[in-house]
Amino acid sequence: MSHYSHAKFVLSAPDIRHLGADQGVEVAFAGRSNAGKSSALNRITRQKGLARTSKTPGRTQLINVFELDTERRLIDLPGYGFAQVPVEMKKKWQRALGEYLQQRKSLKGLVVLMDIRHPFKDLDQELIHWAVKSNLPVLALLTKADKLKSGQRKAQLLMAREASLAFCGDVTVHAFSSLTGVGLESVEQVLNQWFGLPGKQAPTEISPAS
Ligand SMILES: Nc1nc2c(ncn2[C@@H]2O[C@H](COP(=O)(O)OP(=O)(O)OP(=O)(O)O)[C@@H](O)[C@H]2O)c(=O)[nH]1
Ligand SMILES: [Mg+2]
Repeated sequence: MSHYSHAKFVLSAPDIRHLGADQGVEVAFAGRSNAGKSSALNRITRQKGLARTSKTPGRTQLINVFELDTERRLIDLPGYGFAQVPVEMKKKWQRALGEYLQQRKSLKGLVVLMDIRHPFKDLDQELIHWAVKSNLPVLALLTKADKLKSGQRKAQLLMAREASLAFCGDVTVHAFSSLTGVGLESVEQVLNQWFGLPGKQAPTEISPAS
């Protein structure tokens, strides 16, 4: 049974002043527009319509809060780096995003989602550098892994893991597909650790007879 399948939508906030109390543990999903943040949340929670997804970049314009229980929340953040959005709107989102990331005390882990075909773009790197500086663990999730053949996927993953060393921080890299579920178990293991939830039970060892 997954810890995440009971997630419930709580609220959408234009900025941190409209979020609930800053207590418990939050894990936020960040990344460029269209990287697959909302799709990943839906896959992890096994709820197809929980977070709204779209072919049009810039779908998620608010901070969306999903609750696992009273002490644990998943956060779907607005995407960054979408050129076609009017400047004023872009500024508003970036401000909301920056404030959330810098001021939210309950934020205990950051999932940075990047298309596996072009990971670690400038804004992704900036975000990860900032997280490392703030001692926030990062899960770099290479999304849409189903778009690559197995060989290419492994090569991209290796390349990204190598690149992640440059951040000199707690940065874990996994490949993921919302479509096929590739990487889901690895993501859950990281989330369980951040949320302080029990992981998969290790098989019971039978002690040798003495
Ligand atoms: N093939 C494939 N397509 C995906 C995957 N994940 C997301 N997509 C598609 O990518 C597009 C964007 O997905 P979203 O989940 O809405 O992306 P987002 O990062 O939440 O985007 P914003 O809210 O605009 O920031 C949609 O058309 C999804 O169907 C995946 O794992 N595989
Ligand atoms: Mg979204």
